[in-house]
Amino acid sequence: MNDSKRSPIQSKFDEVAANYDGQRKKLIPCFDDFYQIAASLIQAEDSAPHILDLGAGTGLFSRFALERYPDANLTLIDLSEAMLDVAKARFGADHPHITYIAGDYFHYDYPVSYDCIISSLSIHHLEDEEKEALYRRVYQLLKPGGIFVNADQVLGSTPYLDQLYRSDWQEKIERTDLSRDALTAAYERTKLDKMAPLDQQLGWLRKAGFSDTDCVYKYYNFVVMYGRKL
Ligand SMILES: C[S@@+](CC[C@H](N)C(=O)[O-])C[C@H]1O[C@@H](n2cnc3c(N)ncnc32)[C@H](O)[C@@H]1O
Repeated sequence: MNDSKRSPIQSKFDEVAANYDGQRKKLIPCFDDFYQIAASLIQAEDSAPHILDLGAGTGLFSRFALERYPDANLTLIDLSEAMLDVAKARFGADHPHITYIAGDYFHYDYPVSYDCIISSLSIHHLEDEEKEALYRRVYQLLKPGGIFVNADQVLGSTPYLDQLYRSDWQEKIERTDLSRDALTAAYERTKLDKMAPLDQQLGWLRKAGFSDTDCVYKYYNFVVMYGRKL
């Protein structure tokens, strides 16, 4: 796509797509627990549930979902075609049960409803009003009994805590063998972050109608939020 038509988020993730997977364990100090606990919350009665991954990128979270439900009908939506190309290489572009959508999940007109809607490290790119509206939309898109798992980064609830979280992350990633260029690009990407506090987001989930909302996992500002539609 013509550069002038790409949003800053799309451009940044198009740029990093080829190296994205190799860097994730180094950029997310709690990588294994974060994704594994988030994935353990994906539960459906149907052995072939319909699962929607919002901001799926290269399919990291989707991979965990497929491990739990190998027959799942999975839909991956992302702004960045380059990120989705990595997902296509991972799962197969012609996989009979996987649909790839290059588009904006906030505005997309979804034709079906889902048993599980999942998202990892993406919703913090939305403005706060959009996050709240998206939670309402997710609730509407879920079937009764459906679940929402949002593994994401949040803003510290005070400036002191937020700074503590940021400096911990920076210290840890500076100790990895990531190149200076990769670190600089990661710091640049954080300029696109619009994180909101955890309590506020749990409140938005409850207001949207979700039951049993909780933060099931937390490591500094990496959290796994959960809610159920009764
Ligand atoms: C940090 S990556 C996370 C990718 C993947 N979920 C993971 O856990 O590795 C954030 C992804 O969200 C996508 N994204 C951000 N806002 C989006 C939107 N409004 N619609 C679709 N994708 C979006 C970006 O293009 C990017 O691929």
